[in-house]
Amino acid sequence: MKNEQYIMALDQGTTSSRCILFDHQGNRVSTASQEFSQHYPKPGWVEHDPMEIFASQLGVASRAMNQIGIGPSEIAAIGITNQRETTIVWDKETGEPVYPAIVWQCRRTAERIDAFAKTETGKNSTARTGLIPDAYFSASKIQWILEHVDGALERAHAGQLLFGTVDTWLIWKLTGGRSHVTDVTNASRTMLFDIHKLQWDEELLAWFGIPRSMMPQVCMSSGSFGITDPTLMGGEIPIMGVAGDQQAALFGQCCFESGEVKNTYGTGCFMLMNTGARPVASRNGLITTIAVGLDGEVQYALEGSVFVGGASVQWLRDELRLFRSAEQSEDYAKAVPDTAGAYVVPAFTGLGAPHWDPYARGTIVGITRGFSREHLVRATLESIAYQTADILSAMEKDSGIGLKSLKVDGGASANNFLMQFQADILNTRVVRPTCIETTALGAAYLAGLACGYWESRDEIRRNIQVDRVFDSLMEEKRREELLNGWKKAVNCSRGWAYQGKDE
Ligand SMILES: Nc1ncnc2c1ncn2[C@@H]1O[C@H](COP(=O)(O)OP(=O)(O)O)[C@@H](O)[C@H]1O
Ligand SMILES: O=P(O)(O)OC[C@H](O)CO
Repeated sequence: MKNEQYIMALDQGTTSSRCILFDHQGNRVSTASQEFSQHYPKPGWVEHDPMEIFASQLGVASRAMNQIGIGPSEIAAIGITNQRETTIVWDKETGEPVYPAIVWQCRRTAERIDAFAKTETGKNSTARTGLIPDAYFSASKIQWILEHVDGALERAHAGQLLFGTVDTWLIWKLTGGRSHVTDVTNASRTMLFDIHKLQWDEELLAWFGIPRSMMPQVCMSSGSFGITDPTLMGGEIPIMGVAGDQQAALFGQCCFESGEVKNTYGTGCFMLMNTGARPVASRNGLITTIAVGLDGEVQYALEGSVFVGGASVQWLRDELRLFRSAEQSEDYAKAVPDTAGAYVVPAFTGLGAPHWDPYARGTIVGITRGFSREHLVRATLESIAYQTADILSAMEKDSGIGLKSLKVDGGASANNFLMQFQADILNTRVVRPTCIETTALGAAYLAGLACGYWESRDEIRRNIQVDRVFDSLMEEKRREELLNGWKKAVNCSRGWAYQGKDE
C-alpha cells in the first residue's frame, strides 16, 4: 500500500553523492552521503568514473531509506540534481561508458575552444547559448571523446552512442535504460542548446561534430522523467524533478522572483540571480542560463561561476595535509588576525567568471618570513570570498541592482569565519538558512510540485528558516586595501599555463 510521506532528493555533486529525504516542512529526515574518487590523469585534467557515480548514488539512496526503516512506497517522488556540464558518453546497448566522465573542471579542450571562439559560429554562439565559449561546458568535451576514443565517431554516427550530463546518466541507469532525457537547466550548460528557442542548436552540433541522435530529449524541470526499475530500490518510484545543482539551489532558496540572488559554496562557488522571463545578456563576464522550467515556462538567471571554492579547502586537507577535516580550517584562520599580506589565488583549473582564463594557475603571492600554516589557511578561505566579490560586482553592474543581502548555502557556508569575511569584503549582509543543503531541497521541491506533494511556491516559501545573519564589521579603507591586493594577486596568476604564441 502507498503511504507517501517523503520526497527523495538525489544530489550528485562533484565530490560526493548524497541522498536526502525531506518531509512536508522541508525538514531533512534522513541524509546519507559518500565521497567518490577524483582522477587527475594530467595537469589540468579531471575525470570521474560514471559507474562509481551511479553505484555511490544508489548506495546512499538505500542507506537513507534504511536509516529510518522505510521503503519505496513511502517515497512520493524523486528529485535529481547534479554537478553540471560533466560529460558522459555511453553505448546504448551495453550501457557501458566509452570513456570516463570528463568533469566540468577539466581544461583539456582549452585550445579547441580558442579556435572555436575565433570562428563566426563561435562569435555568434553567445547570443544563442547565453554562454561565453569555454572548455567548462559540455560541447568540446563530447567532441574530445568522439575524436579520441577508438571507433567512437563511427559508432556515434551509427546511432549507437548516447550523451548525457550526470542527470541524464543517472535517469538512464535508474530507469533501466528506458529514459534518455534531461531538463532545460542542464541542457543550457552544454553550449549546444538555444536558450531562447529551447532546442538543440544544429549549427553548434555540426561545428563540434556531434550527431543529433546522441542528444537527450529536453524536458521542463518539474514533471515526469521516468520510473525507477523496481530491481534497484525495491520498488518503482517516479522521477519528477531535475535541475542542475546551482539552479536547484536557487529554487531551494526560494529565489522565485526576478532580482533574487543566492551564492552556493561547494566545490566551486556559483552566484545566480533570477531574472524572470527575461534573459539578461552580461557585459561584465557573467553568463546567461536557464534558472528553471516550470508549468510550461522558463525563467532565466545571470550566473557567475567560480571554479575553485571549497575545493581549495580540500586541497589544504588532502594534498597539503594541513588538517584532517574541512571544519578545522575555521580555527586555523581565526588564530591569526590577517594573512600577513599574502594572497592565495586558487586558479587550479583556470579562472572562471568574470576573468575566463583557462591558462591561469594557482598562485601564492606576498609571502614573507613570518608566513605560517595559519596564514595560508586564512588566505585560502579569504580567496573564496574575494572571488565571490568579483562576481557580485559584475552582477550589480549587469543588473543595475545593488544587493542588500546575499543568501548563502553549500558545504563551505558552514564556515563562520568565511561567512563573516564575506560580509566584510562585500559590505553586504550574508544570510545563512538552517538547511544549507538547498541544492537537494530545490530538487525535492521540483519533484514535489510535479506530484502534488506541495501545492504551490507560496506553500514552499513558508518553509524558509534562517540560521544566522552576518553583517560587515570592516572599515571601508581596509576593504579597499584588501581588494586592491587581491586584484594584483589575480594578475599574477593569469596566463601561466599558456604555451601558444602570443599574437
Ligand atoms: N566547514 C567548512 N569550511 C570550509 N570548507 C568546507 C567546510 N565544510 C565543507 N567544506 C568544503 O565544501 C565542499 C563540500 O561542499 P558541498 O556543498 O558538499 O560540495 P559539492 O556539492 O560540490 O560536492 C568541499 O570542497 C569542502 O572542502
Ligand atoms: O558540485 P558543485 O556543487 O560544486 O557544483 C558544480 C557545478 O554544477 C559546476 O557547474
